[in-house]
Amino acid sequence: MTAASDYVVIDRVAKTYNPGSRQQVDAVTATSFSVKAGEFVTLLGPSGCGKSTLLMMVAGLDTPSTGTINVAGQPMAAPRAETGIMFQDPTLLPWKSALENVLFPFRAMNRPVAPFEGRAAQLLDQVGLAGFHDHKPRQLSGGMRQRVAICRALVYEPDLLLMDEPFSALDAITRDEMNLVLMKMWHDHRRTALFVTHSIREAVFLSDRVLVMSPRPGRVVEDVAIPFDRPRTLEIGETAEFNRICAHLRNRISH
Ligand SMILES: Nc1ncnc2c1ncn2[C@@H]1O[C@H](COP(=O)(O)OP(=O)(O)OP(=O)(O)O)[C@@H](O)[C@H]1O
Repeated sequence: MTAASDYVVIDRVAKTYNPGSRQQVDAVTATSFSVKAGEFVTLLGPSGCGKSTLLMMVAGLDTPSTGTINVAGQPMAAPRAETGIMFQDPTLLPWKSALENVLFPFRAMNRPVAPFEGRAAQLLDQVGLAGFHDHKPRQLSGGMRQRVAICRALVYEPDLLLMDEPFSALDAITRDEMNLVLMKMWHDHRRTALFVTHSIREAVFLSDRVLVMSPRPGRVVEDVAIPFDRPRTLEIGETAEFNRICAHLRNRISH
């Protein structure tokens, strides 16, 4: 039974790669969870437990071996234009400016770009890149490139934002900054979000709920509500409550 406001519903989904061959890998074992409209939910678990596999299936870029995925009330059959995706590598086009990179999804969908230039420019301003619209990726730092990727994921106003460890290649200070930028953008634009990370502190800082996965074959073994009010500041990371939740999650992952 799922609630009416459940936006993403994963129902007994399992994934086996190369079934029946010597390379068979049981990546995800039957697991169920849901994400409500407007919620920020993180999948947290050890390396190789199937987090990316689950995210790719929600994106429609991979298919479950068994079980079903529903997004916005529809069974997931193919990638949706309404889903925005961010990966660890921002994969910007090196010969295009920051603004042109943000607008690239419209070109990829053969849609006119001009009506969206204002929105793309506004997004770049919102993430602190006001003076950098015409810069090429090589003229931007790693954190700035991920800011461009956030704008690109948001430019066509997706209803669902999927993020696979988008900040794991960044240094700790830039990563904190990016968490703040992402929180602000998510707060301003309120998309349903599913995020994947190894970082316990990042998961707790960003999320409404953290879903803890078991080692491979992965499944969700605990659903932890994160009680902090929004907007959040980095200072919550110094509170006893924050550290108590992190300790609980660390303990849960290692057992
Ligand atoms: N296309 C594929 N073909 C075969 N095996 C795969 C494929 N994709 C993933 N796997 C395997 O499935 C398992 C889960 O991988 P997945 O990338 O989903 O884990 P993860 O939790 O995201 O890992 P990490 O945190 O290290 O990125 C791994 O053992 C991986 O080798």
